[in-house]
Amino acid sequence: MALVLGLGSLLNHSEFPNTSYTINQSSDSITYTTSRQIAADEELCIFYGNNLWFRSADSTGDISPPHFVDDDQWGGLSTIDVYTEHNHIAMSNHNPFSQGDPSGIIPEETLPFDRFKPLPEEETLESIQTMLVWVVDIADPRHTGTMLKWLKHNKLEEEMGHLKRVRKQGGTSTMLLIAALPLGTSVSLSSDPLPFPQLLESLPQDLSLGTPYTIPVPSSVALTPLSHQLKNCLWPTIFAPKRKDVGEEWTRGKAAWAWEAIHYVMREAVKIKRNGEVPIVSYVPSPYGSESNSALPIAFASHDTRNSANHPLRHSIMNVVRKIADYRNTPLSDATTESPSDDNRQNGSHYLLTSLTLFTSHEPCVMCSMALLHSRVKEVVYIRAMGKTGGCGGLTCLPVLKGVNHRFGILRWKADLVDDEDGILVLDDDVDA
Ligand SMILES: C[S@@+](CC[C@H](N)C(=O)[O-])C[C@H]1O[C@@H](n2cnc3c(N)ncnc32)[C@H](O)[C@@H]1O
Repeated sequence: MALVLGLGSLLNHSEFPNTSYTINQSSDSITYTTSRQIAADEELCIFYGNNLWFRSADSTGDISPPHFVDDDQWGGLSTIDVYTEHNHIAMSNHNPFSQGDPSGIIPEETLPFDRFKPLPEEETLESIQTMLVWVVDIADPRHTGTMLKWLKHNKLEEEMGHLKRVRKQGGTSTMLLIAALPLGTSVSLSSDPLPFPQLLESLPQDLSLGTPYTIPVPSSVALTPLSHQLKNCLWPTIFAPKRKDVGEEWTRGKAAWAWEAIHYVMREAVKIKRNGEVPIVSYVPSPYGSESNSALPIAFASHDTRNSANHPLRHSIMNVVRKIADYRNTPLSDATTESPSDDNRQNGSHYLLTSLTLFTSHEPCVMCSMALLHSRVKEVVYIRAMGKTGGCGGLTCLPVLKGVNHRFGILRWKADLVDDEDGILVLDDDVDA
């Protein structure tokens, strides 16, 4: 740890700092630079970070304040205890979804958002998921019926319903028998040979069948014509295109939760615009309806700080992902600080937003959309589209690009459901959110 002495130690913290700093390792010095015009008598403030050990005088009422240790004998230099209290934004009266049965499913057309529909997955041969199965060649096609009876007798005929039972190729019929590995298990070339299933010892002897062998076959139905064609190269697969517009069903309760989240984002945007920031806000609450909230016990919000931090990459999404990672990274006690078994901290997975919904005022830019892909976020709900800079359908759509290894839902809040008469969220076209 380095402690700044001299004048540097006088700089207080602010959520909206007017001074940034850079550390120069070679000269062991810190350079402070004001990031805007400073009025006479105005106090210079820097941003200390997200894990404060005191209650900040200019706090914007963050909904996830850390828990403060009263007296730790370290003069305020202790680590911060993880705050586990649940936080909820109070439900407001005019929330149109707050009345009625919270578990009722909302019809697609009355949802408060439009879904951006990404292409179905699995459009390349490499992205097709496979499973290993036992098959057997049937030399004489007239024996196929007998083999089907054998399957039925062994109660196997209903397994692997996404595949055709028999493949005819170059005069040979091959029959699918039984899965060779539990679903989701992958085999590598170095794996030991698979044990021959006992059941296959009882195959009819008099049909001059070949010896059963294993092959990889698609592990799910084909959703698109292209994927059908590709999957059929491995094994004849059932074609079952998903109905268009199919997305996760939303309940009234979840819509009410999202409505509050969006309006929280709106209110924060108003506040930070007043403070001279670009009014872009992102907010990640605990997942709706989850009892344990183990994915995220409390809510986090951040705003854009490119002006105050004088740093072009301090976008609200980068800030909120970082805030969540910092929170999870806060050691619970000295014992965990050095625990080598804390794999998450070691491998840096604290930034993961798996199963979480991110609400944001503006369509995320390409950089932030990529960060969200990395973070494995479940879905993103935004208010204003950014046609020229957005990475979720505006300029491009990162989650549908070929080769990306995660998809997330993209939901655009309906414009008539947010009150932005003052144009708080209006940004220049070329601003990247
Ligand atoms: C490096 S010192 C800053 C100078 C200090 N205020 C002084 O007068 O010596 C850090 C301490 O200042 C206080 N502090 C800094 N920023 C603050 C803020 N925004 N709100 C309340 N206290 C703050 C906290 O007590 C913190 O431990």
